Amino acid sequence: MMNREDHLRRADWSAEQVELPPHALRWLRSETGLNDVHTPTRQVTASVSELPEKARDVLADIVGSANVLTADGDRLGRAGGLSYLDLLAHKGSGAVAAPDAVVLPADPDEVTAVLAACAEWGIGVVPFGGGTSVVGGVAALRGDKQAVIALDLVRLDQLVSVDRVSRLAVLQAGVRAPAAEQLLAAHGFTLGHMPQSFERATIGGFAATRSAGQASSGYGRFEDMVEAVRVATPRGEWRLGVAPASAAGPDLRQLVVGSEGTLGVITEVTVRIRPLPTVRRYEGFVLDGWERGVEAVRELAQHRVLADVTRLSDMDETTVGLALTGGWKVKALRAYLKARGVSEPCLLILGWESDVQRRRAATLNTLRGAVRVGRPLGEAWRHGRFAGPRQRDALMNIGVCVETLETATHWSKLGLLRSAVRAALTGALSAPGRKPVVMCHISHSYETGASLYFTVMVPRDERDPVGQWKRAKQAACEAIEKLGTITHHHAVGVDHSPYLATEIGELGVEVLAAVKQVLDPTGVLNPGKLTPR
Ligand SMILES: Cc1cc2nc3c(=O)[nH]c(=O)nc-3n(C[C@H](O)[C@H](O)[C@H](O)COP(=O)(O)OP(=O)(O)OC[C@H]3O[C@@H](n4cnc5c(N)ncnc54)[C@H](O)[C@@H]3O)c2cc1C
Repeated sequence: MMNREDHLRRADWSAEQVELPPHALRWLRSETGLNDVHTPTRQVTASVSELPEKARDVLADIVGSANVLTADGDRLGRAGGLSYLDLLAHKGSGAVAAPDAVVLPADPDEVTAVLAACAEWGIGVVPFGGGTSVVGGVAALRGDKQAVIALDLVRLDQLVSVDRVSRLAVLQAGVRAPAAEQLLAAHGFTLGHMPQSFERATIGGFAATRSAGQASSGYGRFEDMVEAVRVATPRGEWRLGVAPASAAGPDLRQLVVGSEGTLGVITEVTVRIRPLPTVRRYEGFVLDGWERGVEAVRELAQHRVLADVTRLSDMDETTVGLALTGGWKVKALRAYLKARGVSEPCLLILGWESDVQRRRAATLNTLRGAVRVGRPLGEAWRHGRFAGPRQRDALMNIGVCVETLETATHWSKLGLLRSAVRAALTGALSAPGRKPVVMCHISHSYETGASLYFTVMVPRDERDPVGQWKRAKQAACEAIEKLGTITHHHAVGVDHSPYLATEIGELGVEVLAAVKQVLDPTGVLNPGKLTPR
């Protein structure tokens, strides 16, 4: 479990240092050309706070002076998110933009009052949940404002109410996912939202970014869990959502969900909750080749028998996973798969959390061509499912450029999209002595298509670590732009904003700008995010 101090970690995910086992290091060296060069870390400093003294006093009157922080450590602790480039910047490579102050409101009314004050003073406001954005969503950009504050919602940490009959719970925006699960478990419920950022991300952040958890096939994406929202805007409070379904015009809740702090600050979310699972079952299967794997998952999706967790790794991701695990069990598994005639193993993890017996039978009746490799693999995945960010810390510490990106498209274009992104990333990152490893998996499937999630590892270019990843990311975005969505769940932030107009059209960008003009007429909310202007 992460603690309060971890909330401020910006150069890594966790204080807990994980080291790669020797066999994993050997594998990385031989496959990628990694040698023992490390990017030196240097002390990062915050620029001088530009928050006018009088504005500081006004904010202190609202939240109390102890809750307006201007010390360098507090500001650096909310300077940007947790993408590879953010982590690099906090290690000393790249620029860190710190907010001019951190403001910690205690409740929704204080949030509304802070926004009104910031609108009056022309001060930018970056809503800050867990700060796990990987797309620049919490970058402290000033835009045309003289100063910008990080509005950290950490004190909005209450479970407000539970309606057992309707299976609804009202959670404040700053509740972190593990706390939400604990609070709900005390009432016998779960939210079931388990993104890989689970340990640090918040309810408000999930809603603001249309997050997708690893069990999205069973519990839905976060927007499917949102029944109602309470939103603070510079124009006052806005509440949306009075019934499970409504024909009262377009669903304005969905305008707020995914608005990334540009239209208002979500202070409370009424979420749909489910009974806590009493039985869980996770299992591993192997398909021979990516195309067969995709076909199998598509059939599960179209027959509506997906497991709650349905995650298909391509051969590269499967190979890397086995290589990094090592040991005799992996050797035995490889031998077993060879004996079963599998030449291109693609690991499929299936996990059921409700009505397990019946639903598992339905899934397995439809699953074709899969070799069963047992519960230990499935359970190992479940127990290690939040380990990724710690492994990223370990990899970065030994000089690896390691980052992820994601997209989604229709089944008929999925193969093309995967090939295009792989080619773009491989082309941009290959260099003498540096061979990239590009892995991919499907973890969110729908009747009409699926998401693709890419992980890249390559020895860091010590002379230009920032440019190395920026060029690769741009190449991948350009490949994606023609074939799928620019983001399936990481959101737009700053990084994807140049590609938004291609996806929603110039008219779509204008619609968003018009809505913003109504809700945030002075443009103080999250400057520079979501829309390209
Ligand atoms: C290692 C790692 C793994 C990840 N895995 C996943 C994953 O599996 N699935 C997934 O969906 N995402 C994932 N992400 C991305 C990220 O965790 C999500 O975007 C998450 O929803 C952000 O929540 P947060 O509380 O950290 O929000 P923040 O990072 O604090 O904010 C994200 C955006 O929402 C805005 N915002 C935050 N709170 C509010 C609020 N109350 N009201 C209005 N706006 C607000 C911010 O201004 C910002 O634009 C991952 C990130 C990391 C670093």
